[in-house]
Amino acid sequence: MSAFATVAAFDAALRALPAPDEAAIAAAVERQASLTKPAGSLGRLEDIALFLAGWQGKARPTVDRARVTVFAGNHGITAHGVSAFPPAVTAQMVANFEAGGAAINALSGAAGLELKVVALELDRPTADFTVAPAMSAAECLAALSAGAAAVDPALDLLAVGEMGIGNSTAAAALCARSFGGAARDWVGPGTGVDADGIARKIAVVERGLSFHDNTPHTPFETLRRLGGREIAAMAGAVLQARLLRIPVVMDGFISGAALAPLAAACPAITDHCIAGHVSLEPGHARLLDRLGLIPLLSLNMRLGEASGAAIAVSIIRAALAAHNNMATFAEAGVSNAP
Ligand SMILES: Cc1cc2ncn([C@H]3O[C@H](COP(=O)(O)O)[C@@H](O)[C@H]3O)c2cc1C
Ligand SMILES: O=C(O)c1cccnc1
Repeated sequence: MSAFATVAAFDAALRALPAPDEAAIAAAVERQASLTKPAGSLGRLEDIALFLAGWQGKARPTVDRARVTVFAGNHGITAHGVSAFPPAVTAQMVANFEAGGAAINALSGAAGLELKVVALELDRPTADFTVAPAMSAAECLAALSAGAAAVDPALDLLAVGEMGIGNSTAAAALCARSFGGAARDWVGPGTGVDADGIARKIAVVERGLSFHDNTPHTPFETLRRLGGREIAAMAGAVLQARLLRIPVVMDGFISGAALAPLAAACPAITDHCIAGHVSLEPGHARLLDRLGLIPLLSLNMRLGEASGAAIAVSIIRAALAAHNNMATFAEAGVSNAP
């Protein structure tokens, strides 16, 4: 049984987003107040501990069963010369992930994360969205469900990312349709196209937006018309994690864009999400603002693969180490502020 077998099931999930556990947050706030430090002195590390307490439903949250999942897919719009690299690189990089040689292998290892790679029909690129919907309804539901199926209910944290040559163009189109603005506001260099490449990307996004404009601007229709399999899978994984109250760490521009169509209709979809970093892709900062997310890190990265999300997990581990392992004023015999 796939999680999102019908559009109605997907829409119903979006309308039934669970809230965090307020009692667990209150207990975590109480613990924070008792720890041997001036109140608030650990800044966002304190916020992270409370955030995880709420979604995990425990005053002392954990990151023992954390996983990074990278979804991969191919894009028909690569025929328009929108990437600096050929589409064959998607499958080649999946092989590299499996062989352990990619940046995400090194970075997930450094962050103590299990890595799972989900390749979605790489030999069947999506359709060219300037002349057709990228995916049929069945294809989009299959990708959403593959994302949901990749979420192990036993996880205490999920980091998501992607690999898909051409997907920064699809991401720009999703953002423009979901949040408005011109194509040029959302298009950037991706893998590093030159000025002519940027102009081609803008033209492709503009043609896609106008071709699909006169169709329902629902989360599902936007995802299937302008998205990609790996993008829909990220959306399905984040939605499924929410239903399971598993907190999620997002990566860069493309992972964020996967949530844009959902957030345009249901802004609360990002409540269980942490933005791991802000990437150099120019649309990402604007997108995070629209998603209501403040990035944890800003490292001038522009890779994807969940690389920024993986690094952010080390900060999250530090936040929980402080929250769970520090002594209280009473335990340490330290005088609290009167
Ligand atoms: C070797 C290599 C490894 C990557 N890992 C992530 N991406 C990133 O680049 C792609 C998006 O950029 P564009 O839209 O310009 O194609 C995605 O696959 C993204 O994950 C990579 C790209 C390359 C070439
Ligand atoms: O922001 C990202 O994640 C990104 C930027 C450029 C290329 N690939 C991914």
